Amino acid sequence: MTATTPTPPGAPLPVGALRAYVPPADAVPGDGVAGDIVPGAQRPEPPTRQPTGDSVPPTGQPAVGAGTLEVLVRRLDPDLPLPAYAQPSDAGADLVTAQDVTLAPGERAIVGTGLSVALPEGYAAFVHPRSGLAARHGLSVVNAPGTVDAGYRGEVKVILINTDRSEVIALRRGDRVAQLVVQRVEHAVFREVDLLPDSVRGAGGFGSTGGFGRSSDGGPRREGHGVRSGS
Ligand SMILES: O=c1ccn([C@H]2C[C@H](O)[C@@H](COP(=O)(O)OP(=O)(O)OP(=O)(O)O)O2)c(=O)[nH]1
Repeated sequence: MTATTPTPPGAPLPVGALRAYVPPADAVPGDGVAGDIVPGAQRPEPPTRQPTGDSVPPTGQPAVGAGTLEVLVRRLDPDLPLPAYAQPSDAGADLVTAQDVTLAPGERAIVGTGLSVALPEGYAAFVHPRSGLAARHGLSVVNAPGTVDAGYRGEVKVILINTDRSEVIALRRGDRVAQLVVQRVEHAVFREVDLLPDSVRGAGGFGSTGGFGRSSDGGPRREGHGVRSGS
């Protein structure tokens, strides 16, 4: 499925093969792609806020010398960009909303991205929130991360939510609203057994190693053996 031998740029490559990326000599970082939220662009009157501050436009280029994975993409909307990496070593490629959407506090909406993809078998793509929009505006992804299966051929969609308690978020078609992380995934074969092997953690979880803050002796504050479940 994967090739480790570098393939020259432009040469045919089987789906799923890895290729070392070599940028063109005249590549200019930040050459501008639709979907940037332009600082200083006209904003709606408060309390409606339009996300701003995305000063680095995506270059769409992977890291120099890193192995890259070819993923087939169809643009369902020719005016919207392909997923693009804002920085060469980013894990997530930005996705834009295909439509204007206004989210009241607490409201959610499914937006299209104008893209469908064919991931190689053995891979999945995960729709993650963008931290800047989350921190500044409370914009998140309800099912973060959303899972795009290798066999899915429909439009990649993002289930957005405005977690802010008072501000409306107004997004415009082409705004970068989420990021897509493509990862190799294992397909498990679930084998039933009567006993599982021992481990240090055992059944401890849900806070068993402590919560936030420090105890009076400077160590992690312990809050008992995890969160109560059920009765
Ligand atoms: O954020 C997301 C999550 C999912 N999908 C698409 C791709 C994925 O392959 C398909 C199904 O997603 P999932 O398996 O999470 O949905 P489900 O609720 O389990 O539905 P299904 O019964 O169709 O599997 O929907 C997206 O476009 N964006």
